[in-house]
Amino acid sequence: MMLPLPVCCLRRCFKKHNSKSKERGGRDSKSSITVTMAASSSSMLLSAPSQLKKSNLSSLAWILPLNISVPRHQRRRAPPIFIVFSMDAKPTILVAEKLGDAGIDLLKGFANVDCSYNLSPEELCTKISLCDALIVRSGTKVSREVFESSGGRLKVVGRAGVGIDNVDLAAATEHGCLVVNAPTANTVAAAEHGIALLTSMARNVAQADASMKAGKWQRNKYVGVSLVGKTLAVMGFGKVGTEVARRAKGLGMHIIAHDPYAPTDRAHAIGVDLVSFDEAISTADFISLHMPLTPATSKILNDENFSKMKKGVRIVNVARGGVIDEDALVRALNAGIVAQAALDVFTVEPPPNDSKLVHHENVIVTPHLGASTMEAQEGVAIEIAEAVVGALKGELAATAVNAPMVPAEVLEELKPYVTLGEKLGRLAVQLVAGGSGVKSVKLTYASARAPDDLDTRLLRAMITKGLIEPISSVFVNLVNADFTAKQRGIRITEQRVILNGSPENPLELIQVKIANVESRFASAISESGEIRVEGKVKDGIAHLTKVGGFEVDVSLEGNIILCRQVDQPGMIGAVGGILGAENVNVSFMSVGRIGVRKMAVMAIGVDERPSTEALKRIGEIPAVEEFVFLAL
Ligand SMILES: NC(=O)c1ccc[n+]([C@@H]2O[C@H](COP(=O)([O-])OP(=O)(O)OC[C@H]3O[C@@H](n4cnc5c(N)ncnc54)[C@H](O)[C@@H]3O)[C@@H](O)[C@H]2O)c1
Ligand SMILES: O=C(O)[C@H](O)COP(=O)(O)O
Repeated sequence: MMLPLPVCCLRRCFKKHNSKSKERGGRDSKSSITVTMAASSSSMLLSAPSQLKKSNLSSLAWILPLNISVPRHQRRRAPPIFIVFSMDAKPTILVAEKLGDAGIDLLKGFANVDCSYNLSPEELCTKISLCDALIVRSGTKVSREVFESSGGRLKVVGRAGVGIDNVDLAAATEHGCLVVNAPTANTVAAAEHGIALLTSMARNVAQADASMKAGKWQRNKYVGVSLVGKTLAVMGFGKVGTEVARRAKGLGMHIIAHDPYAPTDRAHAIGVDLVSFDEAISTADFISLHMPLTPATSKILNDENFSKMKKGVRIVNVARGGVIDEDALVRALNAGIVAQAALDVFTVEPPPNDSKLVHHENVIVTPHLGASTMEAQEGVAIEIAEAVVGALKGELAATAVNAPMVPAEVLEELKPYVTLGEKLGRLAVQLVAGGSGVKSVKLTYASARAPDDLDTRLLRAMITKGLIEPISSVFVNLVNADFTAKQRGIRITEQRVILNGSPENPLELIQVKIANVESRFASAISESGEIRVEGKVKDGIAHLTKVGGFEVDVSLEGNIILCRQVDQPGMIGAVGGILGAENVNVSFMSVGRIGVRKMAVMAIGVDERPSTEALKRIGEIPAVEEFVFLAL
């Protein structure tokens, strides 16, 4: 039997659970709630939480919002709604725009998939608090409000396509949300559409078709222009631009390109000259736009630039509507500067019904169809589903837009060093005495490899995560590490030390120094006055190899006790005895000393956290001058 219960009761229950989960240190549960609607009304009632298995309740982490989207026709009906919950630990992925079946199947193998299309911005903001990932195409604005409304749960936004101008990347980064796209699967489709628009514009295919369908036979009216021998300026020589250039060459056109960031040799390899912006637009018979929409490219074709073009130029746009000042284009068309335009994209999509551009007789239009082939959509769906699932599993995404992209083989090699970096950061910051603010951190990477061979962004991000997480409640990941450090006023500088020797390993050692702070373990302060820890990777395991001026060697697993004592017999036994009596397992012990029977630092790896009493007794051993317990 299902007992109806007002939403507020369940809310209370969820709230209670949530606070408990926080007490336990749970910051970010992947738990999810699947909601099945049996009927609906504006006064929603839910099945009694008492009926939910206790074991399942422990996975509840999110409060169900009251304003679940309910179809309008159902809202008007009187009967109360009953919602049946099923709970599991799967993440939830919201697919907000149509995605190919192969992608959906892939997602379903890993997560609960909610395909809800045409959501209003408010509905999206409501739903998002129940989702771990969101997949969109170009039709959904993923605004700052979406990230704010997610309450920190949204971990990945997948853009099933190339352009990410509909995603607020700054907000995503600030919220530690990874944005991935599918940058390759629709390249050919977009290039083919560009060529389709180019050829049909030149031969008036769309206008002639409409005229015939209107019962006319106007052979003289639709005389076109030839493409062979004409100059095509490809603006933006990236993936799509390159493919358009290749195809247009096959049509006998002369291709020039403008792209401030494209390598000249790549252009030369396919017989294309890279030229300046002004040269491109002033010498071209046809201009095809293939750059992203950015502040620098916004309205880049404007009155001033139209006035520099050859009279009778023809323009194709399959990039983004916003790169053209549309009012200026209408003026240029009316003035005869631009003879024709073929547009797949618009500043506002869909454009207003009375758009002068859409209705202009010299303009042909398609409703953002560049990526819309069966093949491209299947490819995009798989590409984005794999990227999103991978990201949810914690893998680094090769198509990350707001985080360092690291090729899989490099990542494999860097993995133990990434762990080393994070642990060193975690250790170093715990050595800082309370009250000293961390402001300046210096990272040193010593390697026998050439500087270009080592991408340190990943290492820096993970060291930053290690530095910040123990001293704050902020969730730090690869995405928001730099942002979070900056926000907290921590200046992180990096330096490379080139070592002689074999470049077989990417790194020999990593050093983390925190300047201008006091330490709760004075021996961690180096000769130059900073807290200093150093580590190496040995047989794939991260090791701490130096603390302050003392050489140690302890694997960075579990927890570590650092003791400074006068070097003398029996110290290992004394400390080991106290820990043994508490059933605390010692994984490693290492003593670094400045000289026989002089000062020594002992590093002890322990699997469990010793009791306060045991730590106190270690501190009371007469030869121990200071000690510190560090949780990794
Ligand atoms: N109509 C569609 O359905 C459709 C389909 C796919 C791609 N696109 C759009 O096409 C564009 C290109 O996609 P892509 O996959 O080739 O991207 P890409 O990143 O491979 O290429 C973009 C190129 O533009 C260049 N660029 C950047 N700023 C520039 C500037 N100021 N002037 C000239 N060039 C500049 C970049 O250096 C890069 O080489 C994007 O805007 C994308 O959103 C549209
Ligand atoms: O940037 C893109 O990938 C294209 O504009 C395709 O957008 P769409 O996925 O909305 O078709």
